[in-house]
Amino acid sequence: MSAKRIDGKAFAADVRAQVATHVARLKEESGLTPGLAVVLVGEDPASQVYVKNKGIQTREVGMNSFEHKLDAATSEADLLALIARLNADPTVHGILVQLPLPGHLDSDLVINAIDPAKDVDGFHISNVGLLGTGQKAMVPCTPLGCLMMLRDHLGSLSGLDAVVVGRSNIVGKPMAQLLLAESCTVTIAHSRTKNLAEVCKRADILVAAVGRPEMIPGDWVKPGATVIDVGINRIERDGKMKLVGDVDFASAVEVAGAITPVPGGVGPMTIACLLANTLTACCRAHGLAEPEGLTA
Ligand SMILES: Nc1nc2c(c(=O)[nH]1)N[C@@H](CN(C=O)c1ccc(C(=O)N[C@@H](CCC(=O)O)C(=O)O)cc1)CN2
Repeated sequence: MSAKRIDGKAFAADVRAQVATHVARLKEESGLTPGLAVVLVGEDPASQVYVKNKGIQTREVGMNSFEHKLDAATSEADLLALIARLNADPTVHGILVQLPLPGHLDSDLVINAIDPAKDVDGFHISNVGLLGTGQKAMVPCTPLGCLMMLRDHLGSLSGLDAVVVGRSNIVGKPMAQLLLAESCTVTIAHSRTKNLAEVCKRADILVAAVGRPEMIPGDWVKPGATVIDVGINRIERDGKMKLVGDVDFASAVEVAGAITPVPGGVGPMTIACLLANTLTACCRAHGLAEPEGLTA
């Protein structure tokens, strides 16, 4: 039987609607408007689209959007000076530096210059440590979106076998931490894992975040498993550009119990969770109760 498609577009719209409701209440009850600053360095076409969409969606939920578009040749000192200004600005509750940065800039240095309380990407080393030790952290947006979809589909994740294919700091590692915190038995696999097919096949939850187009075929999927495909790969097929995931959807959909498509699965949740994190950061900054259901 064909798997249930987990509709990330609809799920993300619901998360944004919840955020908008909380923002309206914050304004009315506390006179506060959450503010998100997004910094883009250079002209990477995909990043330009993501940043534009972040601005649009931020305004749509009633938050303030501050966009900083810097020349590709911007020096590290100038970028760090901008981050210092945003850190000190009380109207800015969330700061995000769009990745990837141009090669002359040290991403780790730049990210670690952001005030951890405003690090709505959850990439700052303090947030990484807090998440890893089970403390209150800002959680990276894409893994948070995956977790929300998994909880919605499965209810409790406790005791399930989860395999995360991919070990990036942005998705693979934080995803594994979140699944561990849900009491899953977690394996982090990657392109060099021996017997990768066998490892994947024992997963009740299979998260693919390896960045290789359609690398995981249906016969690596356990029947009935929940498959979360984080891959966003542009490939040429039949003379046309096409977006595909890390999972071969056509074969996996026949085996899995539920699966996220690409596009329209995990991707839209990334920006929705960014808005949720900005709201959370604003509430924390003002000692207010955090929005329920929008955090890890
Ligand atoms: N500072 C950050 N940089 C980057 C992040 C991030 O979380 N923080 N993630 C990605 C890019 N990204 C957001 O920034 C992002 C990627 C994909 C989508 C999305 O909605 N994808 C759609 C397809 C869109 C398309 O056609 O290209 C989908 O999967 O359905 C949103 C945001 C790297 N950089």
